[in-house]
Amino acid sequence: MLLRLETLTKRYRTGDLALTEVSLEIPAGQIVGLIGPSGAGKSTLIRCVNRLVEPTSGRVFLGKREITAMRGRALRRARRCMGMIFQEFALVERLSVMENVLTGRLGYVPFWRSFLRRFPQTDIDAAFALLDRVGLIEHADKRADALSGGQRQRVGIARALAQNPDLLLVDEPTASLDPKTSRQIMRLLREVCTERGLAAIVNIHDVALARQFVGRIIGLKAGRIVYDGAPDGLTPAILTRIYGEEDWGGEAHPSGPREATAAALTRDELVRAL
Ligand SMILES: Nc1ncnc2c1ncn2[C@@H]1O[C@H](COP(=O)(O)OP(=O)(O)OP(=O)(O)O)[C@@H](O)[C@H]1O
Repeated sequence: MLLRLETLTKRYRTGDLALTEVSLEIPAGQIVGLIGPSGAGKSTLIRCVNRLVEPTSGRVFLGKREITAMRGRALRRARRCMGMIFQEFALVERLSVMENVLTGRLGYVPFWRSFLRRFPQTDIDAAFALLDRVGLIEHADKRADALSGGQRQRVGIARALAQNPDLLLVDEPTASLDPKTSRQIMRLLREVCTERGLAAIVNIHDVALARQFVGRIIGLKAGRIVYDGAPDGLTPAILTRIYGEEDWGGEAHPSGPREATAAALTRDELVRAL
């Protein structure tokens, strides 16, 4: 098993219980879509895996290594094996596309080299190959802020792959993209995972998109897993269990900005869209 979560619980200092005893296993090469209403705990779960968020209790294993038992250098080394891709791309705007991809290698190069941004030739060659793979080779020297949203997300994907990860942690990769670009990005993610045998957890608001591109769906509600199975098993009854009868904004963020994409659809509209 590539990734194993054992009774993972997260309570924030504010008292919010974001995850309650979540256990799951993901084999190498599997792409999992994580769905659920706003505040269900999707981002928290993804961030507990690489300990950007510190779990309150429970354990995380990557292969045989226990991530939750690591500190310092061992943790940094383990994090290299987990590439993150973010909703807002999180690129360094003033750097070139190529330099952004190379930042994926920072966990590997000595500090002085990263400070001077001097990377080994093998890293540079690999970064060119990745830019070619994601269709951006002719944009290598452009500044990141000169690209479109879809192109920026491709840089985000290339950067994560530059780490040579075993697992991708993907947080709402298409939240700020139009439907066609969203499909292209999901297709690219699926292709690169297949080519490299990578597993991925993709936190995704758009259930129809998830069904189209992932092999397994985990539904979270109020910090607990309420569905884990094939996309085809997401019946209207199960969607109601995940999202509730009301519109699927959820009570957790009554007016939070993050629910904008989700709250626009009611459950009935969602069921019709599938
Ligand atoms: N840094 C934090 N401090 C305190 N509470 C937090 C923090 N981050 C998240 N929470 C709370 O934890 C719960 C789960 O939030 P999380 O962001 O993981 O959900 P989500 O499913 O990713 O939601 P969304 O789809 O809106 O991003 C919510 O009640 C949220 O308010």
